[in-house]
Amino acid sequence: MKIFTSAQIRSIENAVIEKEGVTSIELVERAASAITWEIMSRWRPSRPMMVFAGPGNNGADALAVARMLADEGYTVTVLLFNVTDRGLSDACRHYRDELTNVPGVSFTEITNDFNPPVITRDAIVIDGLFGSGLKEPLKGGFKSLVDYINSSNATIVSIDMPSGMFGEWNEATLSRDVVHATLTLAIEFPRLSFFIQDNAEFLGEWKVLDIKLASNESRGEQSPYYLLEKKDVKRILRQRPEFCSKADFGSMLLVAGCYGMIGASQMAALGALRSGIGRLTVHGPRCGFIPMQTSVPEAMFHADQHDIVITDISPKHEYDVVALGPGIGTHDYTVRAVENFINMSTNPLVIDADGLNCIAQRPNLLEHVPPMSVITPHAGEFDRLFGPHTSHESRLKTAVEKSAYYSIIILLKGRYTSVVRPDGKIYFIGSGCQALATPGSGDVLTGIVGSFIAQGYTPDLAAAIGAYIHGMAGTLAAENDGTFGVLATDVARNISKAIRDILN
Ligand SMILES: NC(=O)C1=CN([C@@H]2O[C@H](COP(=O)(O)OP(=O)(O)OC[C@H]3O[C@@H](n4cnc5c(N)ncnc54)[C@H](OP(=O)(O)O)[C@@H]3O)[C@@H](O)[C@H]2O)[C@@H](O)CC1
Ligand SMILES: Nc1ncnc2c1ncn2[C@@H]1O[C@H](COP(=O)(O)OP(=O)(O)O)[C@@H](O)[C@H]1O
Ligand SMILES: [K+]
Repeated sequence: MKIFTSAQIRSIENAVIEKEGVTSIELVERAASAITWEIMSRWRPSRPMMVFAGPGNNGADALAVARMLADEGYTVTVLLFNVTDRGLSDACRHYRDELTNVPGVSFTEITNDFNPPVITRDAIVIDGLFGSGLKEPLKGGFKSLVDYINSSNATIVSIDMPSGMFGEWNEATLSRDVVHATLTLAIEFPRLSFFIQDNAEFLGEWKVLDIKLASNESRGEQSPYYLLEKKDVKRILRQRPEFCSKADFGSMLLVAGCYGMIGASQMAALGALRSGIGRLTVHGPRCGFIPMQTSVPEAMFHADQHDIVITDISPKHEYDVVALGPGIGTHDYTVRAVENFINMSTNPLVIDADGLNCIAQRPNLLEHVPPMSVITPHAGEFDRLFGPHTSHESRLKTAVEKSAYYSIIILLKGRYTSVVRPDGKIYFIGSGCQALATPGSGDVLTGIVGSFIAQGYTPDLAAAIGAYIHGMAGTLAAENDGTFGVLATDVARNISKAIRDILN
């Protein structure tokens, strides 16, 4: 699913109005009925509804919802804030006029002074102050109003977006003068800002409501941001032909492990094998030989000359891909081995974990990472490579810049993993869940991404579908075991099931 900017959504909306002859009142009506249904499916008419409406079409949505809820027997208090110079939008005025004598609605239009009403704990606050038309961070009376709403203990439902939040970048809103919703009901499209962790506290749970706007107009519109869905992964994954052999599914060298972290080699190896690699060789220190050969007998093991750390990475054969880093530590010998290996590499690599920490000790080394390599940092590893960041948003912006500069793919891990391509395209992956926050989970991902590159997928797609399948495997593991205590090996065990589900 493409993720559009607020400006693009506005132009899609205008195109629908102009070309398809739909009026803006009809669009508000569609949005409001979808929102009303969602509210009715969650809360009974015994819950008091308190509607805060702004002067634009976000306010119009809120007023239309107020009328619909009143028609369904809810008690509704409406406060319309008509305090800006421009006055009300046409749709907002239309719904205001309609509301003035609807039974069950207590309506107040504020044009000047405002005495805040008591918001009881059982109230459902409907936040329709501002949506995609917000021009600058809230200040003055609206800032106080938002603080007031946030300080109540009520349930807050934001229409389209929490008021005060922007659809894209929110660096300017770090002052937190934004409605903190319990539930955000986005109209037709999710926004870029929904996928950035800094905004999670504003959004609460979020859901996209379909109002059938994703018409021809949106299909033709280009966007650099994309939410990867199951159907996309299905389209990308190739079915295996009946007449096939392991030679068709590529070979991978996994450089992983050191004394005390051989488990990382095991997790990454399982990730690669469970996602269908044809042949896997693990290179690690000699101490890894027995545990690897016993716990993952499907993988070959190539021992370093050193007992406890990796000192030399010189592949003895051709491999379709080399994945480097899980559990290798940052011993001087290993840093030197990583440096020498990267300097002589020409094909795309997958670099994770301590592989990245080794690079962080030799910053110029990034210049020599082969183009289209995939690096898979979590926030901490990312900051070690590229310097400290104070927000997830700024980290994502740096990822876009560094991906272009070094011509590499940056898979930035998190609740929504972002796969950033050098051309600025970002795939967001949301298939995972809390169960994945477990040691070794990232190692499994490294194995999966390497395995898909070896199987012939381009590194950007291997990273994107790899992250999707990894997330889904974690979610499947959580279906059995809950979100506490899923092991990375459980995630690995569910990879083949995830792939089967996707292909079916
Ligand atoms: N997408 C769709 O298809 C559909 C979208 N729909 C809905 O429309 C919403 C977008 O509506 P919108 O464009 O009218 O903008 P909205 O958010 O109501 O705000 C504009 C008003 O706020 C004011 N204002 C701005 N910043 C301000 C500030 N800092 N402080 C104070 N005031 C400020 C601004 O005043 P101005 O600056 O122009 O003078 C103007 O009066 C969208 O979120 C969704 O809910 C559905 O109805 C139908 C289908
Ligand atoms: N709350 C969460 N929701 C979804 N995915 C998560 C969550 N927490 C962690 N993950 C995923 O789990 C993996 C953790 O990787 P990483 O931090 O490298 O773990 P480790 O270093 O232990 O292997 C990443 O793919 C990340 O996206
Ligand atoms: K809102």
